[in-house]
Amino acid sequence: MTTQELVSQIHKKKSFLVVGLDTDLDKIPKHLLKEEDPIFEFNKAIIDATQDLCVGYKPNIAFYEAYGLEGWKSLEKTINYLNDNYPEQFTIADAKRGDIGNTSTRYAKAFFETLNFDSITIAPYMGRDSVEPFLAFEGKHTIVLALTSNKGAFDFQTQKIGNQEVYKKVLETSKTYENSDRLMYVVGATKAEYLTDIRAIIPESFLLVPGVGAQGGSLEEVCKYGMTKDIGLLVNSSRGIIYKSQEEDFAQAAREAAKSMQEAMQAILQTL
Ligand SMILES: O=C(O)c1cc(=O)[nH]c(=O)n1[C@@H]1O[C@H](COP(=O)(O)O)[C@@H](O)[C@H]1O
Repeated sequence: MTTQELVSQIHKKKSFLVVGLDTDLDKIPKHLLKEEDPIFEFNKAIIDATQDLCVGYKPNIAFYEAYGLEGWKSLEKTINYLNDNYPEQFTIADAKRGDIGNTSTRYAKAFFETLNFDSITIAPYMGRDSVEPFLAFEGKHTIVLALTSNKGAFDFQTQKIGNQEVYKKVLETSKTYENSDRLMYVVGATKAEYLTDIRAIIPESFLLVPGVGAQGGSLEEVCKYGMTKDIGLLVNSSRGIIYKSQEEDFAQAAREAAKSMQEAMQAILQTL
């Protein structure tokens, strides 16, 4: 999917919501556990109930890997279901990969070709030759961790190399990578006060912003400091949407949670 197609979807749906599919067998409704593939059945119901309110889905790969081969099958069925039924959805493999060049190329092949995701999250710690193999894939997007939502972000990301913080160095250096127009960045909603500085370095790039809802980040703050003329934001919520109910009405409850986020986004978009 091109960035322009993503921007069109945002305007059409009046939403820049991404629903996180962090699907955990201990948290999904008990009645689904008797299904042959409870994870897929849960995801399918959540997707069908929310797809008109969001522009993307982000399965976090850990939640699938945790169940071994069965989990990978559920992941594959989920991405195929999205691509077959809702091809306008922007799909994010939240895998946080990155390795020496030839290994990164295999990760890229796994998520961009074999599973056919539109994008993947990447840890930039290993530098240029670990990120550029992902950027070589035309029509795909590589989402680099810049300033994450967790407390540990202060261990390294906000520390200085010389007189520049590491997260700023990541933003500036990655702009020099080949095919850097295929980059997006992760900035946690809990770090909204850093967005002005971030936008000074990357004025146009799309940001994936997790951390609203369960982690306490504010949608309004993120939009105030992070929005661009093409919106430039994908705001993710996982637990705050998918686990609103553990009963038979779980999909409807997820829809209501997604609807209230979409309405808040629509209200913000109307003020532009
Ligand atoms: O890359 C991510 O998506 C990510 C980066 C970050 O800084 N913080 C963060 O929470 N995430 C992911 O975003 C999701 C947040 O989930 P909730 O807190 O349940 O909305 C999880 O899948 C996290 O792994």
